[in-house]
Amino acid sequence: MIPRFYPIFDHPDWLRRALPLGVEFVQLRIKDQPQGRLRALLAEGRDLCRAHGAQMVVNDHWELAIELGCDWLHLGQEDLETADLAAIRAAGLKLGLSTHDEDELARALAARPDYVALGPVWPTILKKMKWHQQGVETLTRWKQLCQGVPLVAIGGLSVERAPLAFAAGADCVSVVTDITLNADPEARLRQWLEVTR
Ligand SMILES: Cc1ncc(COP(=O)(O)OP(=O)(O)O)c(N)n1
Ligand SMILES: Cc1ncsc1CCOP(=O)(O)O
Ligand SMILES: [Mg+2]
Repeated sequence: MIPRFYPIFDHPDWLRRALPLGVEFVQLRIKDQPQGRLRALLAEGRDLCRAHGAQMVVNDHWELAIELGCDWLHLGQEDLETADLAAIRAAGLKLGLSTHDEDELARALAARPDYVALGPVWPTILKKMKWHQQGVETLTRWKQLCQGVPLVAIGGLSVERAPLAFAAGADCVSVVTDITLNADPEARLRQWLEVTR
């Protein structure tokens, strides 16, 4: 099983703020950076997480995740088109996969992931998506279909909505802007840790 709380950040500076509070499982989702900068940021995140006994998930960049000896990788459906799953597994990486509909879920489960993420459960402002809102009832359906693979709820999560996601069947809740756009991210992180304890 994976931890119940899974924040996502775009820079290791956020890890410096979140890890001392007790965050144990976190994703670095870094877009649009040159390769050298990306490598340095991911290595920094890896070292920070190791120093705090936390697990870091690398988003997208599977070759760097292998090169840097990271522990976890998250891939979306488009990422799966080009990723070398055999090389990822041979490197000992644990793998999380995004899903949005039942075809994608079947494809994801065939890859034997360590979790599947369903999103957006609620509308998200982070990025434009083909899907508007899956709803908590989809979490309940996914839980039945997931064959025991841990289910991560993502998209529009908030401290207030997290209990609804768990009640519907999510094993873990993943979140970006409810923390990063909050006026007091540390206080919000403490609330998250409390509600996901
Ligand atoms: C936990 C989690 N779930 C979903 C995503 C989205 O992945 P993807 O569809 O590849 O989109 P990008 O994040 O790469 O824009 C995620 N990163 N983490
Ligand atoms: C990356 C991603 N994939 C599905 S929803 C989402 C964004 C989640 O961000 P937020 O928690 O701010 O809605
Ligand atoms: Mg991706």
